[in-house]
Amino acid sequence: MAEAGQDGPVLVGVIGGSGLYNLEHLTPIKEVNPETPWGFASSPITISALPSGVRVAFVARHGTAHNINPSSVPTRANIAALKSLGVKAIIAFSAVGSLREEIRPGDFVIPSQIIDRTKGIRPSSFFEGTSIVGHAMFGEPFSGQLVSLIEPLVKKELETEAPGVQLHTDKCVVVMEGPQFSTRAESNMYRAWGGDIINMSTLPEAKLAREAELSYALIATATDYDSWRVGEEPVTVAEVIKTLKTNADASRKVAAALIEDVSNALLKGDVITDGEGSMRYSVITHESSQTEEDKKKLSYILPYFS
Ligand SMILES: CSC[C@H]1O[C@H](OP(=O)(O)O)[C@H](O)[C@@H]1O
Ligand SMILES: Nc1ncnc2[nH]cnc12
Repeated sequence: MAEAGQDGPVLVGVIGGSGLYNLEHLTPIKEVNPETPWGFASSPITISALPSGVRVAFVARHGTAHNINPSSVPTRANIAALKSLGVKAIIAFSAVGSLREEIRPGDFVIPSQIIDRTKGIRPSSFFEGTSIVGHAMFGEPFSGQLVSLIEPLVKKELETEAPGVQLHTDKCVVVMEGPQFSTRAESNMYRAWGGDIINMSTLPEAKLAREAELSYALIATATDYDSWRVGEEPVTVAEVIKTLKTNADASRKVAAALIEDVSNALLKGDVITDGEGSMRYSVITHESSQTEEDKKKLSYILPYFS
């Protein structure tokens, strides 16, 4: 069995969101920037090592200078590039607005459901623009096995490193089109729909991770109360930035605490398997209608087209 050491595989990918532009406390080994059939990732990917030697791939979703707006993130390239490095599980971080009183700025949230308010605007499928039609299962948008593994680890790390910060689980994230924040009416509507937190970036990321058969979990950090609170000012970037640095510091600690266990679980091969194989029977297009060019493109992320 392979060792997750200096020369071992890089099984875990971390996507950093607003405020989390690097994993600077880990030892950088190299930077890579593969060109995928969907272009280049948001930023070169940094491969870093934990003290044990376990390695992790990191990409800054909005670029390291935060110069890519949420609607223009090259998500297909980010996911494809991570997959090309051998990554099997992605832990994504995101700064979110809270739609619930009990989810306070500074708190961590691991959601289990998504409401899509980005539909039709962002490229959201690897099959888009090809001769091949595929339908991924998305009823459970996050990897249940990965979520079950990380929840107790995140809780423990927060208890020791960030006392007072609460972890909320089994919540619903609303993913909206940006870059403007929501109106008060929209914010209240999302609450009525059952949304607990809101951001601009978990889609199409989670959909594309599923299509690429990668296990995907989101660790969200609340920065504000969005726009629904009566008598309070609606959210602004200044408000978000207030908690961003504290959240990013806590996120780095949490990431470091997870990577080793997730890597080892993936190495064992029987702990996180819900990503793999899920797309095997998802293609409905008759093989004779699939062009060689499109099959080659899709073989970058899925073995069934090789
Ligand atoms: C800077 S506030 C809005 C911005 O922050 C979140 O980014 P990310 O999910 O990458 O942490 C949100 O989704 C918006 O893109
Ligand atoms: N209120 C909010 N709406 C959308 N994305 C966010 N990211 C952080 N706060 C947010």
